[in-house]
Amino acid sequence: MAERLKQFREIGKKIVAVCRNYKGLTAAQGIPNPKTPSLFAKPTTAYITEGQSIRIPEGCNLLYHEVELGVVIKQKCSNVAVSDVDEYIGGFVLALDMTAKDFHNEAKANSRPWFLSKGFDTSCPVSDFIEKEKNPNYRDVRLWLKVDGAMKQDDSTSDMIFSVPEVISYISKYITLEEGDVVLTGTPDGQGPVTDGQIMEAGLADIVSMKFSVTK
Ligand SMILES: CC(=O)CC(=O)C(=O)O
Ligand SMILES: [Mg+2]
Repeated sequence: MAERLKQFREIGKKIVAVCRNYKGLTAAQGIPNPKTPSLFAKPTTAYITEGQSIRIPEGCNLLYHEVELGVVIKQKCSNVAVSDVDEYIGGFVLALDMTAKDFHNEAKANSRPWFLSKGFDTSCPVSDFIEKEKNPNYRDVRLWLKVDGAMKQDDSTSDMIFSVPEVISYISKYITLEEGDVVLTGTPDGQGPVTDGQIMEAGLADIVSMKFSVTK
């Protein structure tokens, strides 16, 4: 099973993402915590892996980094109870939810969908598949991201508003999750800009780290 899930980028059909899921982030932004998880999707064509670069999309002048814990779904499921979610977690990835923030701001200001701002090619850099057993404390694991060596995001998944099981249970009430799908669980406070030529390094405790460069 884990062998097949290592191919999550090929076998998974979708990336479902949660936004504003960290207490530190909502506090910093001065907004109330959401009552239910806020969801959006990214296409799987957004995936890249180490060795490939994040390309700033044409017309974007404000690209933001967001480091996130991704959960790889083990098997098809819907209407999963919070207490049963563990059975459907196949493993994890460390991910960046790259965001064309100016596209995003403009779409929001005009009440238009913001798919492009989150879904452009290269907007989802990911680590290799992380075996479930290698991340047993996923409810309280450190996530960090540096830009050109300076720490920008550094928090624990324990700061999530909705825990991983709560997020997956909620999504599965409305959207069938399938083998290899990835759930991005939101970014901690500290998201911010990156520009052409900068290098980001991100890590999940001492489990995995990865580096990505940004290019025009
Ligand atoms: C709208 C956002 O960029 C928020 C987001 O994706 C998050 O992780 O929070
Ligand atoms: Mg995000």
